[in-house]
Amino acid sequence: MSTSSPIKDVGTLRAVGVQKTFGTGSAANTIIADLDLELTPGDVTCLVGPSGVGKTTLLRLLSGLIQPSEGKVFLGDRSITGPVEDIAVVFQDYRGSMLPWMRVLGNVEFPLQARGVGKRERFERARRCLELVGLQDNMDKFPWQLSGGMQQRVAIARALAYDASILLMDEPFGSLDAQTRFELEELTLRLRRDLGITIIVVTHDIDEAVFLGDRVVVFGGRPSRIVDDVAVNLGREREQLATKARPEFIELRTRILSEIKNNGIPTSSVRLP
Ligand SMILES: Nc1ncnc2c1ncn2[C@@H]1O[C@H](COP(=O)(O)OP(=O)(O)OP(=O)(O)O)[C@@H](O)[C@H]1O
Repeated sequence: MSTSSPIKDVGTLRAVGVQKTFGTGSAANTIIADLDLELTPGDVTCLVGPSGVGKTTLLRLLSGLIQPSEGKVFLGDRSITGPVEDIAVVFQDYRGSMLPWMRVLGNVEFPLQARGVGKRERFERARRCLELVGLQDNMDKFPWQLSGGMQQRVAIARALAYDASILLMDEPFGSLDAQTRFELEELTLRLRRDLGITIIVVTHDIDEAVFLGDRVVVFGGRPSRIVDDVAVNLGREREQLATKARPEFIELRTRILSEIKNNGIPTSSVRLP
């Protein structure tokens, strides 16, 4: 049996009474209201809900990229008022996040350089992170020489190079084919196990949410609220075919789908597997 790393706990990431309104006056649009959410360190938490419900907005709030209109986001006792080193973000659009004129190694090193990390440490950290995502033999390639899945691995390596304790992923595998998505889902679980990091994944795909999550939080409505909060008791070691064939997996998947239906969210706007 494989052993897990100790959890890298820098405090619990929490949204407390969070509201987010875009625009002002008659153009004001409240996307999220009165949101309380606590993310257990070391867990993978998946956020699901229909398109436009505010999942990306919530992820940006949790990462400090944008600020709540009301309420606060905390990491432990610290109030998050901007991006922090403990939190890294991976987006769906890996192509847009690569610097095409830089090799893979340079792409992973770049943010470290911007932070003033010395040359030798930069190289060591980037190499280690590329190894973690299985790209140690592709360091000298340019991003455009890699497949979509490999480019997303580079994006994950770059996020890991920050040595963050919390990884926020926004639809990270949404534009990849099924086989590559499965591989990267398994990689995500391995990273959690080997690094002890906390992972939050926004996804449309309910199978992906149940496969990855220790917990699945379902959002719905406008302004959005939590319509269900599901503990996924499938153990930590998961395997695509065997785990998805388990009766507990199928029960959870059905529960989440029916919660979405019961709360008046059109399932047509949720991408089904
Ligand atoms: N900067 C912004 N200014 C104005 N409105 C915004 C802004 N960012 C997001 N919105 C609006 O907030 C709502 C929620 O968007 P968001 O992208 O968070 O939803 P989502 O659940 O992630 O959707 P999807 O699943 O399609 O990615 C949308 O109506 C969007 O137009």
